Amino acid sequence: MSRRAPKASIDPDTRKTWLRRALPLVEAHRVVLAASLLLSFAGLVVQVQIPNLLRIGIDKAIVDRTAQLSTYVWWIAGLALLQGLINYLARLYLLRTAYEIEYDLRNIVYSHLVRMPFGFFDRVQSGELMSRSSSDIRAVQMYLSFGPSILVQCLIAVVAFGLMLSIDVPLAIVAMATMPVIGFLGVGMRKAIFPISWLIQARLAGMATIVDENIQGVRIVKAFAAEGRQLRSLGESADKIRWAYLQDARIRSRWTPVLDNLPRLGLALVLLVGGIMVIRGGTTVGTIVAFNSYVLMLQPPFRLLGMMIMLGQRASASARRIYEILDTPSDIVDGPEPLDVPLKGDVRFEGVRFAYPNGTPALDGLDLHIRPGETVAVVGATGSGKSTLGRLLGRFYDVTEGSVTIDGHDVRELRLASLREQVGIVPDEPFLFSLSIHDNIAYGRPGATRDEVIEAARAAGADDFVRKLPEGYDAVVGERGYTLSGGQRQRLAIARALLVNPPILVLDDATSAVDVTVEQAIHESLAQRMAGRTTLIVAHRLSTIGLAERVVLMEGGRVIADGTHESLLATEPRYARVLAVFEKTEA
Ligand SMILES: Nc1ncnc2c1ncn2[C@@H]1O[C@H](COP(=O)(O)OP(=O)(O)OP(=O)(O)O)[C@@H](O)[C@H]1O
Repeated sequence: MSRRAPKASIDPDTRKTWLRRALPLVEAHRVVLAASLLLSFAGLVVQVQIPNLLRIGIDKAIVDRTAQLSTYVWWIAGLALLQGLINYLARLYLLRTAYEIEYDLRNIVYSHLVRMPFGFFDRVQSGELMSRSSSDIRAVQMYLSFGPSILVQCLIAVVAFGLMLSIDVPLAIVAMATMPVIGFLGVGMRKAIFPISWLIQARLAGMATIVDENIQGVRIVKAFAAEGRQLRSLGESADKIRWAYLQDARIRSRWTPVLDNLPRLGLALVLLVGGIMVIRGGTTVGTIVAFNSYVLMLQPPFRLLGMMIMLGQRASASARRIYEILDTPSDIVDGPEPLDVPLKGDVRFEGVRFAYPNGTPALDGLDLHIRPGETVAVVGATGSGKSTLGRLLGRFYDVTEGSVTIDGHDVRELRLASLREQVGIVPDEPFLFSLSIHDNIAYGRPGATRDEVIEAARAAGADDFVRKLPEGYDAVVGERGYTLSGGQRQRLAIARALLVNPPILVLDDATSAVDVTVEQAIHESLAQRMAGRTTLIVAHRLSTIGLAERVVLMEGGRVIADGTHESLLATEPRYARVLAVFEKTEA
C-alpha cells in the first residue's frame, strides 16, 4: 500500500489559538466527519421517537384499548433496529475520521522531526519526544474528532426537550430539572480530576524513563550490582504513581455516586409530579413512562459535557507540546540556489568558531586545509574539538563564525542531500537498525546488489564474521536481532559508508573497538579502494595515526601543530604528551 501524504498541515500562524491552528486537519476530512455527525444526529432523532411511541402505545393500546398493541411493538422494534444501523455507520465514519486525523498529525510531526537539526535533539530528551509523538497526538485527535460528536449528542437534548414540551410543558420542565445539575457536576468532577490525571500522565512518563534506562543500561546495572538501587528508584516511582491514582480514585468516588443517582432523583420527581397530574387527570400514565425514558436517555450527553472539558484541557496542553516541535524551524536547510556539484575533496576550515546550541564552545578560530586525496589524522586531548570537525563538514551544525568550504564552495551553499552523500561520516558508536546486515550496509544505497554489499563489507573487514553467522548477510542485527561486538558494529558502519563511496570520508574514532591487526587490514583495503579520497581520521590510538600521512594536533578548539607523525614527535612536546595518554589508555 502506498503511503498517502498528509491532507493538511497545522496553520503556522502562532497568534491563533491551538484549535484554530488545528482546524485545517479537521477540514481536510470534513466530508466523512460531516457524514458521521449527520448520521449520528439522525440516529438520535430516531432514538428520541421511541419514548413517544411508548407513551402512545401505553395510552392507546393498554389504557384506552383503542389501538393494536402489536403496531407499537413493531414500530419500536423497527426504530431500534434502524437506530442501530445508523449508529453503526456513524461510528464507523467517526472512527475513520479520528484515525485519518491522527495519521495526518503523526506524519506532520514525524516529517518535521526528521528535518530537525542535531541541535534540537541535543536539547530534547528522547523519552519526551516519544511521548509527544504518541500520547500527545492521540489527545489532540480525540478532541478534534470526538468533540463535534459530543456536541451533536448534546444537541439532541434540545430536540428531546422540544418534543417533551410539545407533550406536556410542566412535566417537561420537571424532567429536565436535574440535567443542568448533572452537566454542572460532570464538569466539576472533570475539573477536579484534571490536575491529578495530568500528574498521573507525567509520573507514568517518568516511570517509563526509569524502565527504559534500566533496560538500556542493564549491563551497567548488573556490573555494579546496582539492582537493589534501581529497584528502589522504580519502587519510589511506582509509589508516586499509586499515590496519584489513589487521589484520582478518591475524587471519582466522591463525585460518581452523586452523578449516578441524580437521574434516579429525576425519575422520582417525574413520578411524583406526573403521578399527581395523572391522579388529577392532567396527564396520562404513558407520559410518565415516556418522560422517565427521556430522563435516562438524556443524562449521558450531559455527563459527556464534563468529558468534553477534560478532552479539551488535555488536547490544549498536548497541542502546545506538539506545536513546540512544529514551530521550531530547522535552521539547517538548503540555501536559495543550492549547488549540486561532484566534490573532489579540497576541504578548508577558515577562522572557524563554533559553540554548541547549549553554549559549550568547541572550536575557537580553527584553520585547517586538507588537500584532495589526503589522509589526515586529527589528534588531541578529549574535548579539544576533533569530532566537531566532521559534524561541521557534514553540516549537522553551522559554524558560528568563519567558514567551512569544499572545493571552494561554502558547505552552506551546497545542496544538503548532495553534501551528505559526498561526505561519509562513521561515528565511533554506530547505530544499527533492526534490519538484515545487507540492509544495514546498503542503508545509504538501498538499491545496491549483494555483490556490491559484499565488496564493501570485505573492504571494511566485515565479510569474514558475517559469513560465519548462520544467515550470513540476511541475519537481522540491531535491537531485535543478533548482538554484535563493538568492533563488528564498527566494521558494518564502515562498510555502510564505503558502499556510498563518498569522495570525503570522516572516520571519527571509527575503528576504536577493532583490534589493531584488523584495523591495519581495513586501512590497507581503504587505501587501495580510496585513492583520491580525502580522509579525516579522528584518532585515539597510535596504530590509527600510523595510517595517515599527515597529523594535525588540536587543543582548545584550534590546530596547534601540523606535520608528519615523526616531525611532530621531534618538535612538539604537546604532541608527545597526548601520545603518552594514548599509550596509557592502550596499556
Ligand atoms: N552535542 C553537544 N552539545 C553540547 N556540547 C557538546 C556536544 N558535543 C560536544 N560538545 C562539547 O564540545 C567540545 C568539543 O567536543 P568534541 O566532541 O568535538 O571533542 P573531541 O575532541 O572529539 O572529544 P573526544 O576525544 O572526547 O571525542 C567538548 O567540550 C564537548 O563537551
